[in-house]
Amino acid sequence: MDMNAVNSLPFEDFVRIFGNVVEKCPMIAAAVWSQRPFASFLALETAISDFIDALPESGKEGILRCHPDLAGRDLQMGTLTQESREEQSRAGLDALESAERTRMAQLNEEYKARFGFPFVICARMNDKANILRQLSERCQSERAAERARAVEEVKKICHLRLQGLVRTDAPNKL
Ligand SMILES: NC(=O)N[C@H]1NC(=O)NC1=O
Repeated sequence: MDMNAVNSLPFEDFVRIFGNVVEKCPMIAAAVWSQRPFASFLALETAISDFIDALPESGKEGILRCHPDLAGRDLQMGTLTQESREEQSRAGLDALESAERTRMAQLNEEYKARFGFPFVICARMNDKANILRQLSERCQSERAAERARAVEEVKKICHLRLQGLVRTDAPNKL
């Protein structure tokens, strides 16, 4: 769909289509809908990004907590969102060796115990070795810096999900 089509979407359709560009946070799509018409793909992405940035730290942590663990229970149980399933499998997280799975689970728990929110990284921009390395490194971060880092990863995930939904090449009639 191009930006003209995006800008013509009624509220319900907009939230249905864009409700998971930030994992399990349809309220963000609901909030930015009123800012239509968006002049460009970038304007839509910026509206979402600005909304996230304006949240109090507790709201940002809430967004992080909506993310499933990487290679975690939801992947094993088949209860991931479609977007997350595709991202995790593209990074090879659905085909971990048993030792890798154990290590990932241990580090995910260590990270959550330290920060109180799950480790978030844009899986499509990383492979499993890179993800494990960064998970291990980021377990040592300081809390505020880590929260900011994780929110940047949410925005990368959002960017790629938006690109999957909206054509970025077509001019728009605004
Ligand atoms: N925990 C976490 O990073 N989850 C996510 N990352 C990603 O690329 N898709 C997700 O669901």
